[in-house]
Amino acid sequence: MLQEKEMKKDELERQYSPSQWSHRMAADDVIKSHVASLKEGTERARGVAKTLLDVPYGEGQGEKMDVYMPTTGPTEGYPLVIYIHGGYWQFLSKEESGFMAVPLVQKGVAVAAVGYDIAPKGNMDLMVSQVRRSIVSIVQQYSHISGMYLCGHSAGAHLAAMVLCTDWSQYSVTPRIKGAFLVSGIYDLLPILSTYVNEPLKMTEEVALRNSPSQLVPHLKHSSSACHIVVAVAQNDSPEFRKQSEDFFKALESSGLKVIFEDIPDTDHFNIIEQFVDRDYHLTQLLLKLMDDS
Ligand SMILES: N[C@@H](CC(=O)c1ccccc1NC=O)C(=O)O
Repeated sequence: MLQEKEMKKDELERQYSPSQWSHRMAADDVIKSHVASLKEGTERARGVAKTLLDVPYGEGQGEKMDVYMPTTGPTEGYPLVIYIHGGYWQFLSKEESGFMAVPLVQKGVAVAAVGYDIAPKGNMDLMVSQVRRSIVSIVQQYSHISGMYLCGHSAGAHLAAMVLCTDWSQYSVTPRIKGAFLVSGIYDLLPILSTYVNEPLKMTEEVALRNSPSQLVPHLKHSSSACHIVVAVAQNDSPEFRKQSEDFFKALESSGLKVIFEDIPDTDHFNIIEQFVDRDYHLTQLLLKLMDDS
């Protein structure tokens, strides 16, 4: 019995180790390459765009965002994409999260890369509260934008989904998010409770439940019924990661939300987001199209 439980934990940990599923590189190499790629893209973005770095959205030291301004188009009435980085709520930061501004600022789109307090400094409730407050602050500071779009990767897709579930009556404004790209996300936190991912997070079952978008679909429907949602997953994400996206997509679709599922061929958990640095990438094009249409 104990052995069976141990086996199950091992398999769960493998399923929730994205680096072990890449067909491109060994596990350690794919993570190193991921961080290098995001950094390089962010440096490029800081070279091409006019930037507002470390803009506070709250009182906390980690409550800051980087804004990348469009290099063409009108000075008012441009769309803004808010990017929420991944890294299992314990790695990465806004410092390597500006890469998607490279193609977008050249198309007249602004990008805000939101920072939040990763574990062990931050816990799940705080991170969710921080990304929600960052959106409120953007609405207050950037009233001249034409529309707000969200994009999150991995743990950042989870946080973006939690933003869509927000009961804004508790806040000073009601943000209208026109579109959301949820890329290789986790929407049900229960399976990770018993894995290494939860070691720095220290979530209890109660915390995992109240922060699982899969449990909050009626809230999402109430707060974000007009939002165009894209649930994207990598062909070479693990079966568990793929199931997380498929199940969440189906739940959103069944509740009548405007949602599409994008299964991206020849990608893994890492390059599915890295490639947003390219103008011709399918998901970059889809994002630009969504901004044109909505
Ligand atoms: N143990 C995880 C590590 C991981 O997910 C990760 C590590 C560093 C930076 C980003 C990561 N994940 C997703 O963005 C893995 O196996 O991929």
